[in-house]
Amino acid sequence: MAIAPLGDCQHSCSCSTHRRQGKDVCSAARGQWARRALESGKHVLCEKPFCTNAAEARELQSLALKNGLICREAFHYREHPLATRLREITLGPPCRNPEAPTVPQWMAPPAVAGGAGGLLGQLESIDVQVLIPKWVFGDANIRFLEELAGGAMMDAGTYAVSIMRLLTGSEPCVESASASMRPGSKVVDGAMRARLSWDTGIAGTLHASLQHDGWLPVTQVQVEGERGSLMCKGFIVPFFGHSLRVTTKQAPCQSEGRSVGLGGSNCSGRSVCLARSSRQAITISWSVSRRICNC
Ligand SMILES: NC(=O)C1=CN([C@@H]2O[C@H](COP(=O)(O)OP(=O)(O)OC[C@H]3O[C@@H](n4cnc5c(N)ncnc54)[C@H](OP(=O)(O)O)[C@@H]3O)[C@@H](O)[C@H]2O)C=CC1
Ligand SMILES: O=C1OC[C@@H](O)[C@H](O)[C@H]1O
Repeated sequence: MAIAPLGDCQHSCSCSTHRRQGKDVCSAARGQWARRALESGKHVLCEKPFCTNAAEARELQSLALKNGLICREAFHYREHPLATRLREITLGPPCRNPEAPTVPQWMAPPAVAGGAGGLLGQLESIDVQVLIPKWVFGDANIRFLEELAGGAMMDAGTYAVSIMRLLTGSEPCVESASASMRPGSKVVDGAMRARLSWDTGIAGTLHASLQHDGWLPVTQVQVEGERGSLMCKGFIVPFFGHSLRVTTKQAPCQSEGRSVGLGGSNCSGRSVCLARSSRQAITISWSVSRRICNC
């Protein structure tokens, strides 16, 4: 089954030879094109964030569920072996479904529920930073446009929330959030800090920024558990290099590193993932809230 080429959304929505639709348009337009594709009976694999707010996310995932389709928000880092390893460390091995043996690990629920089945034991905290230096996008960029639902939380912040969902396997609540606004704007955030909590007792912090003062991006996640901790740097683009340090009471300071050029990620990985899951109808059966949580 073919995936429609990028570019002509109108054509790919109406085209009868493509059952899925691939596209990248600005964030604010994604929801409307995803809706049209789903109404045309197409699976959707969409750049993150796949829509602009919670109500739209619920509406699109309800439509996808009703039509027996997948509407997947594409986070390429999840298809990299590093993400698989991180989730295994925090949640333990996944439940294997003998009828779908090749399902990507992050789609399968952990064998031990409640976040206590991994090397770290019961999870206690997760802290994520996704900081993009301000020289990268300058002052004028599509990411800062209010009419396109711009802001740091909608860009860098989506990775932070995504990896929190991935490594805890569940949805957090926002305890507090504080934005630093773009100059001259009352609604577009240049940076966001938030405190989160999970009903399993995990506490989290998030810091997302598009106006980081450093020269290099910071994309790191730190997880503490009752039996140890992990620190991973470079989780968004691990194929450019990353580091992973796991410390447990049994084995202090295990370092696992990866260098440049591992591959196995980005768009091809995302498409393969959609193809597999679509064939096996795994995520088609997910509830609306699980589809939104995406883990
Ligand atoms: N997953 C990943 O690794 C990455 C994801 N992204 C995502 O892709 C998005 C686009 O990023 P990037 O490629 O740098 O952006 P671009 O500046 O290249 O713009 C992308 C699209 O937005 C359209 N656009 C630009 N300005 C407007 C406007 N004022 N109103 C409506 N549409 C507009 C452009 O249309 P036209 O061609 O007609 O000008 C183009 O189709 C990001 O916001 C991010 O969400 C980006 C980089 C990496
Ligand atoms: O998706 C993205 O990934 C890399 C970031 O630098 C960028 O802001 C974002 O759009």
